[in-house]
Amino acid sequence: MSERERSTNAGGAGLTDPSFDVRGVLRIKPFRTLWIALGLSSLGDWLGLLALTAMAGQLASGDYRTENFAIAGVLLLRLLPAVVVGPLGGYIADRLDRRWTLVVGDVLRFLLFASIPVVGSLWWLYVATVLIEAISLIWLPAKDAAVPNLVPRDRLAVANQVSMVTTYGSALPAALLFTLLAVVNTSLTRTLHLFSSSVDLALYFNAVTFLVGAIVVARLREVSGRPTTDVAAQEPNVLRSIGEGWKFVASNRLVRGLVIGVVGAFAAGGVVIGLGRTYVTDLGGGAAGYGVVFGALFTGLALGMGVGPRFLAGMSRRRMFGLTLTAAGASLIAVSLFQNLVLVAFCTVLLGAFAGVAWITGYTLLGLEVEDSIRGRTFAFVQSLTKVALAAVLAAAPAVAGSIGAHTISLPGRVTLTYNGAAITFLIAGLAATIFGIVSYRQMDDRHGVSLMRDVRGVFTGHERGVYSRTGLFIALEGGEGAGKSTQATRLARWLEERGHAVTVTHEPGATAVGQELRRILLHGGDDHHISPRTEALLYAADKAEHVESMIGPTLAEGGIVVTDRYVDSTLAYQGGGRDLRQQDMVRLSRWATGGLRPHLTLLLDLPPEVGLGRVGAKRDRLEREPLDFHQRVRQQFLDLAELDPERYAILDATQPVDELARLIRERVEPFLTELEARAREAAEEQAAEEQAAGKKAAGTTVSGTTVSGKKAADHRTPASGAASGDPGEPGAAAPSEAGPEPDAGPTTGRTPPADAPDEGRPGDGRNGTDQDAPDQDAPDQDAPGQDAPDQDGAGQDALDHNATVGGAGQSDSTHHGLLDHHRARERRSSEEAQA
Ligand SMILES: Nc1ncnc2c1ncn2[C@@H]1O[C@H](COP(=O)(O)OP(=O)(O)OP(=O)(O)O)[C@@H](O)[C@H]1O
Ligand SMILES: Cc1cn([C@H]2C[C@H](O)[C@@H](COP(=O)(O)O)O2)c(=O)[nH]c1=O
Repeated sequence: MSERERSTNAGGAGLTDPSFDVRGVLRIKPFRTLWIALGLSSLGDWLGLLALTAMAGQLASGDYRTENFAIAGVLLLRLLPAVVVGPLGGYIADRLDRRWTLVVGDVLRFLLFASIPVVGSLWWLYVATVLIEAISLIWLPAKDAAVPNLVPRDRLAVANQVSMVTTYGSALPAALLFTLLAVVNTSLTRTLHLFSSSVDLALYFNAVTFLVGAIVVARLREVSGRPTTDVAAQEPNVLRSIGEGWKFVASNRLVRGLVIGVVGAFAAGGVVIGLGRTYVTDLGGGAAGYGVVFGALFTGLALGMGVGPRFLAGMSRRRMFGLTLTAAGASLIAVSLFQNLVLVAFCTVLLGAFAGVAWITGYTLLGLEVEDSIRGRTFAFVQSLTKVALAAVLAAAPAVAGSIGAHTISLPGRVTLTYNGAAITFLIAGLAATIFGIVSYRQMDDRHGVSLMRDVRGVFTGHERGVYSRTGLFIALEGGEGAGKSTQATRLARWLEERGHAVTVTHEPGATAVGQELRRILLHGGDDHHISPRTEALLYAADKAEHVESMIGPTLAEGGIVVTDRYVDSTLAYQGGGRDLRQQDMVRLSRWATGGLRPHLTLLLDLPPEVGLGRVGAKRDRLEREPLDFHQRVRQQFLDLAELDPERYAILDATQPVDELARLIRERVEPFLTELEARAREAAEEQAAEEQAAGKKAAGTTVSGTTVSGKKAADHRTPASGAASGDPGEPGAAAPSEAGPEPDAGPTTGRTPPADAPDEGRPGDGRNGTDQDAPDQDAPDQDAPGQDAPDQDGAGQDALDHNATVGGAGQSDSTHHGLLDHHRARERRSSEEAQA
């Protein structure tokens, strides 16, 4: 990929950061479907609120006071079930099939809404309101808990943003729709005498939105199934299960911090809603002033939810939550102190923005860090607690403000300050939210010893946001010496190939011809061969530039998967951390060299350097010969990078056995494949539809078999043959048969390496008993006995040669470097190392 292409892509459609890619997340079909259902349900909720309050007023049809009580009754009854059904809702959501929970929930809400105008009495309206709310309390946690299973981790934040914007953003269309339906309702009543109340039509329409939602979700097979761990089986009764959920919240520092924070934020928000009108009136603002402050709050919320996480990217999510919450509290204090409407409006925007970021961040953290089996309960717990907090504050705030009354304080110099109850209540709420924020921050901080100022400075001085390929999948393995990167790269690639994906396994430095020269200079120049730290950094950068330009970029552009053993983070850790060159310079240098291209997922194999160096053995290259504290700094730097960005990193304990590590890696990669395969499937479907429309026979469109024609794969950037088969989960959907017969190849694909063999990493280095002349003979792994499968392919070098000619189904030889090249590059690199 040329520099020009890359920059075009970065600014256009080619490269993007998945964390902020709204279109990208909506391209994930299951999420899109769930999002449509959520949109319908949210629209219905707002419309229902407007219609039910209006209808309650009409049905009460007494004096002004009775009507107001009837309306207040609806609002109260909407909050009430949260107290009782909230925890139960989570329990149910965690035990039942999520798809059917959502479908049945929507159908019941359809029936209940439709029944309200039919029955036409206030008591039934109340009963139905409670039932509808109770169902929503099961529906919402089931939906929230399903989302993390539908999108990869790095897209969860943006998925939550989209969901939140839809939930709250549907209020305006609902209000407009309500007005429109009321007008139509009136005219139909006049002409056809169809309805008995002016909101009947709105209620029927609302009912239909739920029915349509049910139909949409019914087709969503991907949310089917219960949570992954069968905790339910071990929980004999409801109360115990709810207790377990609460115990989890209480015992887990992160969730405890989150719950404290979210409840604090809602309580503070409740004060603003409950007393906003009084406060603005006290400032002489009147209705228009109230409108401005109300608008300011929602503008801030939208800004915070929309652009906040992007602006603060690069900061630890856990820190971000506590920090923004504290800032929201401080903004509320400012609102209470500035007795000026313009300043109040400005601080309210800030308040909304910080609260918006905190809300999105908290939700994303819950999705990322709470185990699937109790996620529903945790969401339900948080949701009901926030509702209870909101209800309590809405009820208490006016009473507190009223009991405080107005106060005038005389200050020296004949200055007097007049404070009324609303302002003082705001001040108390602001202080409480600030304290909640600080407590949350302390509970959740995951970067002990790293100053907060350093992180905040990083936000303003520009951190590496990076660009991400929209096609293909880019995975990097990082870690210190001997962590097992080569071993796991090979393992991972074999598994990916078995799933029918075209995989390029590569490494840094030395994957290209130029890179090999650089590798020799960098690592095998001899002891008298001094290289200054800056020169070293530049040489590694040159290797990266060549690697991205000639190998990684083109492979991703073709929709392939790249697995690299080391990438930019190695520069940040070795040259930035180990050599102590300025980290920012290393970031800039690497960004320049790679055009900012970042891996979708980085797997950090973490282990104490002494263990890793022990694995490497006595024959060490120039960097391996560095003292232990150098390697310790490298390790710390890797960990710092990973902790800053938990969605895009997996930190894995590399002291675990090879098999276990490989399993954990597969687990982390799996969601990315789901997305990749869904994209491939859509492309294949589109292609098939186009061909059908053109009246052609779908030649080469294999939908039942294993291939997508090369052209198709290139046109649509479909990564894999098997992926196009319509069944992404089908193991080994690719190619063995397409690739031709495979003598002795065993059950896996033609490109499967002879064995995953950790020693493949350094054939010829003389390490681990590996012989340069016999790269495929797997010496048993001394460090991890029994972990290396014997050469199942049984073909040794033959198998490699065979692989070379087989190629992959649906892949072009020119772009598929594959495991073979990885082996060969390793061999070349080792023989050069041996010569050096
Ligand atoms: N999980 C493991 N447990 C024990 N030994 C392992 C494990 N993984 C790999 N090894 C062994 O450690 C040595 C180094 O493995 P490998 O080459 O995969 O690491 P690496 O991270 O690529 O190393 P380097 O950074 O030096 O390139 C090999 O001898 C391999 O057999
Ligand atoms: C990419 C990259 C690598 N290094 C260092 C890290 C290792 O010591 C060697 C590579 O050796 P390996 O056996 O292939 O792992 O190079 C670095 O310092 N900076 C980098 O950017």
